[in-house]
Amino acid sequence: MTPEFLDLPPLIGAGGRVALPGSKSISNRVLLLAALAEGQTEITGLLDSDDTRVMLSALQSLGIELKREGSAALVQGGAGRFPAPSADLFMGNAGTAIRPLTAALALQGGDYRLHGVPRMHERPIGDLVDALRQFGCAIDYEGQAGYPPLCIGASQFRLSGDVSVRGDVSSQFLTALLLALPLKAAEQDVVIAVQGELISKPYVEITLNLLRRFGVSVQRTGWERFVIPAGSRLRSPGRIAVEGDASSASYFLAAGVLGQLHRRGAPVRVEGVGRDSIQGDVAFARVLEDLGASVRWGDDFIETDGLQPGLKALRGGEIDCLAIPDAAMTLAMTALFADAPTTLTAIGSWRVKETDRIHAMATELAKLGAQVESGTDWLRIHPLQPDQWRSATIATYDDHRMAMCFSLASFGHADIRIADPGCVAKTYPGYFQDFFRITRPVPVIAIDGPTASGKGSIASAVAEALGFDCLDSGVLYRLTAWAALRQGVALDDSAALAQLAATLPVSFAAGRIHLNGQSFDAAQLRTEAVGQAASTIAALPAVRDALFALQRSFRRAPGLVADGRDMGTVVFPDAQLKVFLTASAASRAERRYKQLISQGNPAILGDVFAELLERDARDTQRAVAALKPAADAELLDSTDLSLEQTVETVLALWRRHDVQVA
Ligand SMILES: Nc1ncnc2c1ncn2[C@@H]1O[C@H](COP(=O)(O)OP(=O)(O)O)[C@@H](O)[C@H]1O
Ligand SMILES: Nc1ccn([C@H]2C[C@H](O)[C@@H](COP(=O)(O)OP(=O)(O)O)O2)c(=O)n1
Repeated sequence: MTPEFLDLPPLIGAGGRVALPGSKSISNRVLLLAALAEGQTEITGLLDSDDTRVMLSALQSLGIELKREGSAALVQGGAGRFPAPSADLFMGNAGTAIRPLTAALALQGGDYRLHGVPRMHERPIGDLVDALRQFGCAIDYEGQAGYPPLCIGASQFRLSGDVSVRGDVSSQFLTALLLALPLKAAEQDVVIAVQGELISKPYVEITLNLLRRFGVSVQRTGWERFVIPAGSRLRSPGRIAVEGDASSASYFLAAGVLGQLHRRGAPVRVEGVGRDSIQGDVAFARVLEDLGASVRWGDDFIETDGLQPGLKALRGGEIDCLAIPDAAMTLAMTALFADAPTTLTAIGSWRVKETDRIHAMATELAKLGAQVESGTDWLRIHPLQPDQWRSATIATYDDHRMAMCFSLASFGHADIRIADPGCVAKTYPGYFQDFFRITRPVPVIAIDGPTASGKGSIASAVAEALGFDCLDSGVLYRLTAWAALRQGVALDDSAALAQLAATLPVSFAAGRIHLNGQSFDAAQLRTEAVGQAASTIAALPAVRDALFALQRSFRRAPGLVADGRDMGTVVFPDAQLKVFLTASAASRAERRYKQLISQGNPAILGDVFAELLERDARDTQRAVAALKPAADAELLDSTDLSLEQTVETVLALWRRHDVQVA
C-alpha cells in the first residue's frame, strides 16, 4: 500500500552524495536496441522503475529472452525479429516504451495491440503512425484517431523515397523511427525528413549515440534530414553501462543550492553523470550556474554548493528550455527563491507529457502563494518572500516529476504535503528516501511534561541560548479557553470551541501575546481558572485538530523549541530532540505556588497541589494526545535540579545530538 500523502517538514539545509538511478531514456533505448540486435548484451546500471518494467515485460511477451537482476540485465538479441507473432502489450504511461515499440512492431508486422493507462490514451502518437504508414505498415486506432490503443497488423513493407515525420510535438517519434529503421536498411539507405522545428534535440542525440554503440552510424544534415546508410546492422556491443539519470539529478542539484540559503548546508554531489554525459539534461546544471549557483563538474559527478561568492539569491530572467524539457520543471521551483521573476520559454511539450505540466505547475505553485502567469508554451514565476509562503497540499497528477519538484518547496517557509507520493515510482522509486537522507529539516526540540515541571521556563531559556524560536503551545489552549470564558462558550461545545481555536487571530511579538487587538503577557493567562478550562477543552479532539496547523507553522529556520503535552508525540513526531520533563508533585506544587504569588496572583498551597493533581489526571487520562513520553524521549526529572542545571542538561543533550548529525 502506498501512502495517500507525505508530509515534508520545512528544511534548513542539505548535503551529501546521491548515487543516481539509471537514466530512463537510456535504459529503455538500450533495452530495445539489445532486443533488436544480433548477439547478447549485458546491461549494467539499468533503471528499475515502472517505465523500465513496462519495457522489460513487453519484450518478454514478444519472446525476447532476458534475465534481469536488480540493475543488471542480460538480453539475448532477436537479430531484427520479435519471436512472438502476436501479443497484447500494456505500456502503462511510458512514452519511451510505446513509441519505439510501435515503430519496431509495425515495421515487422504481426498481430499486436498496444495500450496503457487512461492518460496514455490522451498522449498523441498520430505523427508516428502517419510516418509508419508511409512504409505500408498496418496500424489502426482502437479508439480516438491519433491516440493509443493501437492495433498493428501484417506489414506490406515498402520503401519509396524519404519518410517524413513531425518533430515539433515530441522528439520521441523521430527517435522511434531511428531505433527501428536500421532493420530495414540492409540494402538501401533509409532517409527520414523532419517536418517542423525539432524539439528536445538532446534526446535525439542520445538515440544517435546509442545507435553508434550498436554499430549504426546515422548521418544527419542539421536537424532536418537523417540517413541510415545501406548495410546498417544492429550489433550488440557486448556490454553497455547506463548513465545515472540527469533529469533525476536536477532535484538534488537544486537542493545543493537551496540548502545553503540559511548557510547551514554542505555540497550535494550526484554520482553517475558528469561533464561527458550524453544526456541533454545535464545542461540543467549549466543553467543553474548561469543563474548564480556554484557548480563543480567531474568525470562522473556534478556537485552544487550554494551560490557563487557575492550573490545573495539566484538570478531570475528568461530561460529557453527547448533542450531541457524535463529538468526545466525543476527551474520552476528554484524560481521561487530567485531575486526576480523567471520566465521559462519553449516548454510547449509540457502540455502532452504525463499531465499538462504547464497547467499543473501553475496551479500548484499558486497554492504556495506564488504569482504565476502562463501561456501556450511558457510559464512565468514570481519569487516568494519569506512571509508570502503558504503551507499547502500539492496534487501530483500521477506525474513523478510534479512530486519530485515540489519536494523542493520545503526549503521555503511552509509545510508541504505531497499527495500520492508513490507516483515517483515511474522513474525513481527511492526518491524520497534519498531526498530525506541528504536534507536537514528545521530542528525542533520538543519539551513535554506535566504542569509546573518547568517546561515553559526551560524552553524559553534553551531557545534563547540557541537563537531558536519558542512555542509555548499551552498558551494556545489557554487563549482558546480564555476567549471561550469571555464569550460564554460552553466548555463542552466542541464545534464552537474548535471554530474559536481555528480562527484565533493570535500573534506573538516582543515577548507579548496579541489577540484581537488586545495585548497580554503570558502571566495574565496563567490563572488556575484559565489553566483548568484549558485542560478541559484540550481533551476535545476537534480543538486539538484546529490548533494543529497553527502549532506546526512555528517551525521556521533556524529552529524551534516547543513545549506542551504532545509536542514530541503528535505535533512534531520527527523532532530532533524530545525531552520529557518531570518533577515530583510536591515540588511542582511548590514551584507553581511561588510563581503565582510572585506574579501577584493570590494562591493557597494546598489548593494549588489539589488542582495540580486534578490537571495531571485529566491530561494523562484523556483519549487523545494524552500526556505521555514519546518512545524516543529523554526522561529528565528536575526535582533536585535548579532551573540553570535543567537548562544546561537540555543543552548538553542537544549538543550531543548535533554532533551526531554533523
Ligand atoms: N528546575 C527547577 N527548579 C526550580 N524551579 C523551577 C525549575 N523549573 C521551573 N521552575 C519554576 O517553576 C515555575 C513553573 O515553571 P513553568 O516553566 O511555568 O512550568 P510549566 O511550563 O511546566 O508549567 C516557574 O516559576 C519556574 O521558574
Ligand atoms: N501541547 C499542549 C499544551 C497544553 N495542553 C493543555 C493541557 C494543559 O493542562 C493546558 C495548559 O497548558 P500549559 O502548558 O499552559 O499549562 P502548564 O504551564 O503546564 O500549567 O493546556 C495540551 O493539551 N497540549
